[in-house]
Amino acid sequence: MNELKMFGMPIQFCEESQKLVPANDTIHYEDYSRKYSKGMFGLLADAAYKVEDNPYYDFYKAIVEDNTKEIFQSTDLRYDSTVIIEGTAGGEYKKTAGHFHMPIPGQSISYPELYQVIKGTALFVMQKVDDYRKEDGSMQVQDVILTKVEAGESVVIPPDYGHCTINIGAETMVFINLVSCHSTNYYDSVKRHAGMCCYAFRTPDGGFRIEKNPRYEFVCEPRLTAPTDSAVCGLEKNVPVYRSFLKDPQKYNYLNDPATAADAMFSLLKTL
Ligand SMILES: O=P(O)(O)OC[C@H]1O[C@](O)(CO)[C@@H](O)[C@@H]1O
Repeated sequence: MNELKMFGMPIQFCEESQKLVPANDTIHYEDYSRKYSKGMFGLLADAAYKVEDNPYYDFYKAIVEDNTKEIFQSTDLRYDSTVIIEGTAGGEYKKTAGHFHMPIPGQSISYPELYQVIKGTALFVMQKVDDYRKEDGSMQVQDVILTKVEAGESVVIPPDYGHCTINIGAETMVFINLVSCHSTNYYDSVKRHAGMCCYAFRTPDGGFRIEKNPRYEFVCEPRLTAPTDSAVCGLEKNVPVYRSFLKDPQKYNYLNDPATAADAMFSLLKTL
């Protein structure tokens, strides 16, 4: 068992089962599910990939300790974790399905989302398109950001950016997210385009190579950004987001009311 220090609560990772194991019975989650390659058909670069039972990722929804439940309820935020199993399918690194967030009721923008990598190495793909609910024709990519994130580092997905997370390391990767309980996901357009606008393939030396998804129309090139600390967004390298949140829950109000931190969120996304 490996202690996951960045989790912020006593949770271990079991290499054998590839599962999260709470160290005591005060820790609970609302739901658990595992996705296999079959559930990723139609989202992979290799449309001919037919293995159905390659494990992709586990999702643990709304993880709380008994004594933090009320804080989460009073802030309308949720703390989840995703575990992406190491490996590839058709040479493409394993990833989450990818989605956009629906607009906040009464506003024209959607909820942002904060992620922190707990173990391993992730590549976050964030894409802004002309119309993410387009039902015909290609979505036009107006901005696409690729951010490599190591354990202890964090990123914020800004409002209106579709996103997915890719495990580009040689080990199973664990990350957490903090997100508004009111945020709902929209998948249809990503499915219609066979995934997000960029795929990441493993190279012979264990690195990664990006390929643009030809189903999208690009008016920009993918750009790279690096994770950055932010006092406004509550990001501090090697400090568990969970601990920072418990210390000052109000700081994360921007996840429900993004206009209050728009400048800070976008200043994190400076091209390298
Ligand atoms: O719904 P998808 O695209 O499979 O992705 C799952 C991801 O979405 C979240 O559930 C929350 O937005 C993440 O925790 C998780 O990584």
